[in-house]
Amino acid sequence: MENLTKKRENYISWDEYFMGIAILSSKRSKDPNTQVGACIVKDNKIIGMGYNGLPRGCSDDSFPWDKEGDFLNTKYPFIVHAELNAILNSIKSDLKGSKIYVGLFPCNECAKAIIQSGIKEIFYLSDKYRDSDIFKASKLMLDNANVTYTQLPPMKDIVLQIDPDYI
Ligand SMILES: O=c1[nH]c(=O)n([C@H]2C[C@H](O)[C@@H](COP(=O)(O)O)O2)cc1CO
Ligand SMILES: [Zn+2]
Repeated sequence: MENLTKKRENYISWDEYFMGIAILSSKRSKDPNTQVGACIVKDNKIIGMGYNGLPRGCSDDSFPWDKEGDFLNTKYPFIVHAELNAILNSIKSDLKGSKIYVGLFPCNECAKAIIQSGIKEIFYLSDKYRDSDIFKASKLMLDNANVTYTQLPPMKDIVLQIDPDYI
């Protein structure tokens, strides 16, 4: 029988909590190939969230989602990356000393925005584009600017499922 007199022990860690929220945010993304979410945290409080998508007011149905073809016929010139959205949407203007949780290692443009906004720690899950020069440039800048980056384990057992008894 369940012991209701003692503290629960199988609660999720802060890292799992914030990364879980980043991944939940990524579920809003319309990108058919890669969905990225980001969550900015200061003093264990969430101060910004974002996912990869078109700029506000640009219709998800009017722009291309293709990966290949003429540049203007692909998604790449149009998408705002999750990290930049989280920075731009943050509720505090001062992000100095904060952390960012993000599903995918930040690209060079996001690394610039992270550094300039004062974020000091990055936690990420996937580094699937590590061999590309964009990510090598990103790491060069982050290392120089003393922004740390740490890969978190995949958190395979966290499933969002609402127990029918809960309602
Ligand atoms: O740092 C990032 N943050 C971010 O939100 N993205 C987004 C842009 C695209 O919508 C998608 C990458 O698409 P793809 O893997 O098909 O190239 O992820 C991509 C990166 C890394 O390039
Ligand atoms: Zn980026």
